[in-house]
Amino acid sequence: MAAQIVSGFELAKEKRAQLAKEVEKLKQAGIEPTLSVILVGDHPASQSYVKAKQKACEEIGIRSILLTFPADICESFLLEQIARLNEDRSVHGILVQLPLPKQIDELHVIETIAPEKDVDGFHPLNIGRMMTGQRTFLPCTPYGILYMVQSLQVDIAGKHVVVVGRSNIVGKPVGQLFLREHATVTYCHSRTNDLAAITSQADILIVAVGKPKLITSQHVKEGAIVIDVGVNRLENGKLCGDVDFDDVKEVASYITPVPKGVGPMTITMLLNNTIQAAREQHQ
Ligand SMILES: NC(=O)C1=CN([C@@H]2O[C@H](COP(=O)(O)OP(=O)(O)OC[C@H]3O[C@@H](n4cnc5c(N)ncnc54)[C@H](OP(=O)(O)O)[C@@H]3O)[C@@H](O)[C@H]2O)C=CC1
Ligand SMILES: Nc1nc(=O)c2c([nH]1)NC[C@@H]1CN(c3ccc(C(=O)N[C@@H](CCC(=O)O)C(=O)O)cc3)C=[N+]21
Repeated sequence: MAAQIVSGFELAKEKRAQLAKEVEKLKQAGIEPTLSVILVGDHPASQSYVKAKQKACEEIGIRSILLTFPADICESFLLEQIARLNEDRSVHGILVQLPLPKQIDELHVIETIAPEKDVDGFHPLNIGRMMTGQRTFLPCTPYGILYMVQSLQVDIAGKHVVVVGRSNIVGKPVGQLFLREHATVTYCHSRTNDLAAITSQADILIVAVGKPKLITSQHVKEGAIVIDVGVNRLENGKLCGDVDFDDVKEVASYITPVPKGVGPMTITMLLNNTIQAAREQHQ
């Protein structure tokens, strides 16, 4: 039986309708949730992600402010801009689009964002809070993935979750989020020996690598849930995930598509976190 397709696009639409109501309530209380996005350089993919984020904000009534800087700015200039936004009481969320040009240390930048405005959930304090189960901003992509899996009404506790990829923005935190939900978590990465032997043990397989069609039916257990985080632009201009969709859909029980899978949920959770930030800053 072919897998059911989990539409991040549809789930995102439902969740955003609910978030729009929350924005309305905040506005009635005199609070206009505001996100400030910083884009350094003119990388086309980053520009298009930032545009998508701004459009999503607009659609549900969040104010978004875009600050763009040339690729050759120095780190101290960027840190000053962030410090200014930290002080600005009309700004609730700050997002610095990654990756940054090589003269700028990403960790310095992330550590400069006030933790209460860190709607990406990348600040080490917020990561620590996530790992110790405290209230915080959950990183948007991992949070979106958890939301998608929870929408399937499956019991995560005790399931074997295999994460392929260990980046700070997706792989590492998504494993931690599923651990919090009592899954048994295994991480794989570029040094993993015999990837297929491990991924084929997964009840829930999460792939965040950035290599088109890395995962085939050979890597997947019959009936597994497969979450494809990869967004790869092919030479023909089409987007493609890290999972060979047509092949894997024949063995999986559920599978997320690319596009319209994890991507729209990432943006939705950014909206969610910005509203949370606005609410908490006015408590
Ligand atoms: N849909 C969404 O919302 C988002 C999508 N993305 C997409 O997800 C993908 C991953 O992004 P990101 O985590 O930032 O990427 P990174 O490049 O930071 O990390 C990639 C990870 O994959 C591992 N890896 C590389 N090659 C292999 C291999 N052959 N087998 C197993 N593991 C391998 C690397 O291992 P090692 O650590 O050993 O180098 C690394 O941990 C990209 O396509 C990106 O565009 C990213 C963010 C959000
Ligand atoms: N500080 C920071 N925060 C991020 O959250 C962040 C980042 N930097 N840097 C880059 C990655 C990537 N990322 C995506 C978000 C949405 C889609 C998305 O919506 N994709 C659409 C397709 C978009 C298209 O057509 O290009 C989809 O999958 O349907 C993809 C990727 C967030 N990231």
